[in-house]
Amino acid sequence: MAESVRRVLGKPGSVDVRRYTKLLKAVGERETALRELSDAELTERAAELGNAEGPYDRTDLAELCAVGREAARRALGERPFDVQLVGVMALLDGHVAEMATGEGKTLAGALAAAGFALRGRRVHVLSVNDYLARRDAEWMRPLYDLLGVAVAWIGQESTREERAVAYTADITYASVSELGFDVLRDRLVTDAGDRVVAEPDVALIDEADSVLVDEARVPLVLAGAAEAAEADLEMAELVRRLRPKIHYEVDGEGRNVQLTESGIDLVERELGGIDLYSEEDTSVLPRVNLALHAHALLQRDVHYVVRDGEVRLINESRGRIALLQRWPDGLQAAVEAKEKVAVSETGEIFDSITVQALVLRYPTRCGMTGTAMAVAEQLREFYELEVAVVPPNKPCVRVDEEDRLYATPEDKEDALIEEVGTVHATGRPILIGTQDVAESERLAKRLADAGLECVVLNAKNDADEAAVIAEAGTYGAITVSTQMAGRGTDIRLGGSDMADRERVVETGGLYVMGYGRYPSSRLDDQLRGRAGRQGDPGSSIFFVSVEDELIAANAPEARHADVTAEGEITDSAWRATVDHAQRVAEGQLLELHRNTWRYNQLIDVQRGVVLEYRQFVLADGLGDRQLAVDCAEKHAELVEAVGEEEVARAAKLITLYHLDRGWTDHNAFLADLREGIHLRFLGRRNPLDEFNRDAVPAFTGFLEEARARAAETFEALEPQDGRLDVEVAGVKRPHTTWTYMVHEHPFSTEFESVVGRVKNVLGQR
Ligand SMILES: Nc1ncnc2c1ncn2[C@@H]1O[C@H](COP(=O)(O)OP(=O)(O)OP(=O)(O)O)[C@@H](O)[C@H]1O
Repeated sequence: MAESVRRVLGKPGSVDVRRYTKLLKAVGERETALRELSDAELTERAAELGNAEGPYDRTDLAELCAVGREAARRALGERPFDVQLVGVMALLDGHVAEMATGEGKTLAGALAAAGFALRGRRVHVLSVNDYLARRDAEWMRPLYDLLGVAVAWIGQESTREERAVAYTADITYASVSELGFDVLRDRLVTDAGDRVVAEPDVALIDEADSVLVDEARVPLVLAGAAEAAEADLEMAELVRRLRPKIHYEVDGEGRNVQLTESGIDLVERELGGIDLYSEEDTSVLPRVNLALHAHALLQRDVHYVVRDGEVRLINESRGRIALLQRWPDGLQAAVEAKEKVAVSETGEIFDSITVQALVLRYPTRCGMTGTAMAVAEQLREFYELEVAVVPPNKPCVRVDEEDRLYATPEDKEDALIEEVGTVHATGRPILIGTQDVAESERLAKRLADAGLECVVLNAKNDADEAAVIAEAGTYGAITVSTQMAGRGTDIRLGGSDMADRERVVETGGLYVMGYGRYPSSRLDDQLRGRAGRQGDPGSSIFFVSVEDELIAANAPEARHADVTAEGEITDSAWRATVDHAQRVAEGQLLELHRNTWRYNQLIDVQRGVVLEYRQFVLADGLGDRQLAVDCAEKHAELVEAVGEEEVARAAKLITLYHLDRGWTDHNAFLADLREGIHLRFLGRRNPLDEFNRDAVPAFTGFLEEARARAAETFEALEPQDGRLDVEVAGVKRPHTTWTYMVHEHPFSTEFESVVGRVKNVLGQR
């Protein structure tokens, strides 16, 4: 081990792990003595670590690792490797531990979580999905029991009561989205005791790069029901008649769509000769845009599926259906109209939080992932996190072959299928990673036509996917999957029981094939990492076409390369072009991340002001005190009639109502503002400055306004049977709420769509 540790020391940009490896000897020396202890004595030793406060000194750290190792050996039958303990120490120091796939991050994370918990810290272990949250919590439970710390998990189906209990545990496992939704719902309570999530303390983030970088910009949204949306069937019908490239153009990345001149003509004609851009009637253009977006950019089976008469979103990056998630109203209704299904309830957005803001609430953050170094700078810039590179337990012997590059997608696919046929004939298991669900299905069909039976992972639930991917290392298996499907699940050679391991090892181990490069090399590496775990043999290769979206959009010159009769591009210079295209895409994503974050920072400051005030109303009776001043006479009169307690209750509800109402409206205003910024962007001014210029004054007087409205409502209260009915006075809480995640909503507040539409406007002049 020492040798492998030495190999990575000093990797630029990473934390020096020598201070951890130096402790391993001391950890090892305690092992024999700890083996002599009874279980109860071991638990006692763990508890003693809680006698001190704050970070562990070196002696206690060695003790923690030794006790943790012994507990894991007894409770799970797995004795943590030295490198896992290095990971534990890095996590306890608040770093992101980079540990390759299959190195046992789950166990390392659990020991670190226990380490924090033993010192009285409350830990949230954040997973990428519910299935993993539950699996990992249950898997590690015997270990936590032996160490004397309480563990719990929550999932989409957990009730409010179950959540409240789960969050009181020392360590709570939850998916990032469920945690975010709970935080949002907590912001709306009218009783301090109804909140479920405890104060944020330690966040230990699994798949840290996915969560902190890929998903960072994703807003988690809490909305509430108002009335049913109108189905715009007229527009859905109209845009159905438009032809791509003639009536509308979609930009290279599929993020924006715009009508062409002839599209505008046709729409205007069909709507009885109106002027779409007339200043008098501005309501038609947004309707056309919404319908066109639903029609041209959102594809069935790629972005959503229609199941049981409902439109259900597919979480693109994970390739699975997201329950309870929907697009913001107009768009959801437009897709429902397109698919001719019943229109679901509409509502308004109460509040939202980005994954980044959610994580930044935690004073202590740490995480683990197989691919952190590639985003080390972003982790530092956005989260003040450093990466600690933990070497593998056994050196990785996987062979990463050079990309095979083709002129057209057809050539690429033919070559891939031929390669699958050849390799499959040797019995070697193959895993093919695709870009999305539709591509998986299409490829699977082509394979089947070629007599190659395969299993496809397609937007089923996470548990099913895990079961399927676990068998991907079986002799002769061909598995087709999106990049993320079944993540977190071990692919063991010879099947999940490893019965056939030797035979599969002889074939060369798992063969991972990428069907096109992903928008970041990190995602490529994650796919490659499916093979070659824990020193297993394996290899990886990507089949790329220069017409793949990534290359065509970012390095269009590659189209001019010379090709062989099979359509292959063998000149290695073009491979560099593929890398270049990927780097351009990575750069664009980073810029997007920065921009969204800049917008969100101001909104977060304003939100913080409202939430702080809300807390005073909720817990300290601020609303009642203010109303006693603002409406002195009425207040005295009501106290006389129904008593102080009842007046305080009503005052609190009224004040909270107007605060929440005001925030909902302000949110809507900010969203509109961001959408409208593009017009001013034409004047070549910085859109962010423009946004701030309006967003700041719009918030001025927010609290005073809420206070004045509360006074108005309060004045209207009438006692009835010794009670004050605030509903009669107009205080209506939402009767139902729902949550969703926003992925690249076109008319949203996303900067790219703002820029995209600036281009649209310019193009029409
Ligand atoms: N110290 C150990 N001794 C033996 N087996 C171990 C040890 N640590 C982990 N394992 C096993 O290694 C396998 C991989 O563990 P785990 O799933 O935690 O890896 P991972 O690093 O999280 O991988 P992924 O990147 O896929 O999430 C599991 O089957 C686990 O039981």
